Amino acid sequence: MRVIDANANRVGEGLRTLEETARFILDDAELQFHLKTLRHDIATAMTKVSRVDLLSARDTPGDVGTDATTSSENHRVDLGDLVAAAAIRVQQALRCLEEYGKLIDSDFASELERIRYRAYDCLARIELRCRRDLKRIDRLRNARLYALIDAGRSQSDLIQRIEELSRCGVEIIQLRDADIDDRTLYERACAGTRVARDRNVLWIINDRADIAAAADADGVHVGQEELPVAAVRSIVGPDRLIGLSTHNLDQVRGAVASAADYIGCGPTFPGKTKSFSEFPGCEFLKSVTSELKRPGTRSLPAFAIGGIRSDNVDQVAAAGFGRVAVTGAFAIDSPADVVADFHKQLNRVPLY
Ligand SMILES: Cc1ncc(COP(=O)(O)OP(=O)(O)O)c(N)n1
Ligand SMILES: Cc1ncsc1CCOP(=O)(O)O
Ligand SMILES: [Mg+2]
Repeated sequence: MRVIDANANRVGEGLRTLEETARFILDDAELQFHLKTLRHDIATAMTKVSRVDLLSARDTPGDVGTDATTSSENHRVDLGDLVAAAAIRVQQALRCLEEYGKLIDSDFASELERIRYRAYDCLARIELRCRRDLKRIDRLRNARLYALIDAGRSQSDLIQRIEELSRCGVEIIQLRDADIDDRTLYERACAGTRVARDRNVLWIINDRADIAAAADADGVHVGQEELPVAAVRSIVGPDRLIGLSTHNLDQVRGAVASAADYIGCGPTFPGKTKSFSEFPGCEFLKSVTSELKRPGTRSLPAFAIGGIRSDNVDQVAAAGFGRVAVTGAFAIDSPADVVADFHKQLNRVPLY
């Protein structure tokens, strides 16, 4: 009974900790609902064990384990660590309840086993969410493939596109659409945030720091004629990513000195998505590579952009770029084929 009592408390406390994370930090009503349902189902299962017996068996002053706190139990480095500790506690407590429950009532043990399996999925989801939220910069640094997409004909159209691209291996997706009203853009941005998070792809909003912040996107991309990076930072906060377009070395140096997290470099080749009168091209990419490799320069992930396709990406890789941002390439061939072609060339270039 003491084991059952301790582990029933442990699982309830752990789940409550996770619920608060889903509710107040992640603002995720669905995840909070799942965690709450688990907690209630455990409470219902616990009615098979007499509460009076449990409370009578409780002997906190006589518990030889209350002093056995390790120093790591009093220290959490970040939210991901905190959530992982709570999730592990929940999982272990459920197993203890199930095993010791077998000595009391086999139906109780079976019910706990079912709950434990349901919990696995939910616990993995919340832990991954928290680890991801804290590691945007790491995910950005490891990304090679960045797709720019419009808002689609409908919300479900947009969601399907994000799912397809992420399934094929695209790591960053930007919502770039100047042809829709703000309300629709905001709604599509919010829908994108949800699905991108689920699919572990970074979700960036073009031009609009306000919408990126309001829709809780991973970041915003701005050009040289839009809000300066410092002003964007004041809107989107310290954790969201900021990308800045660059077309010459002065602008690259400006980006290095700014609070930007990555740069887009181009246009490299002519394409159908946007027309330009000048193309800095691969010569510019080469000079960016040298600039960013200069000792003492802040390392800034750089994505080549503009008309990049399967049949010219080798020139981008030869200029020292292992990262590309594209629109048109994904409209021509199947995304899976494009990703495979791009990877073949880009993987030759080590990421910095
Ligand atoms: C990754 C990336 N690089 C460059 C751009 C171009 O931004 P900008 O120069 O502001 O032009 P518009 O996209 O706003 O037309 C980009 N969007 N993304
Ligand atoms: C937005 C933008 N900025 C520079 S090139 C470009 C368009 C990228 O699309 P594509 O890959 O089809 O040239
Ligand atoms: Mg812009």
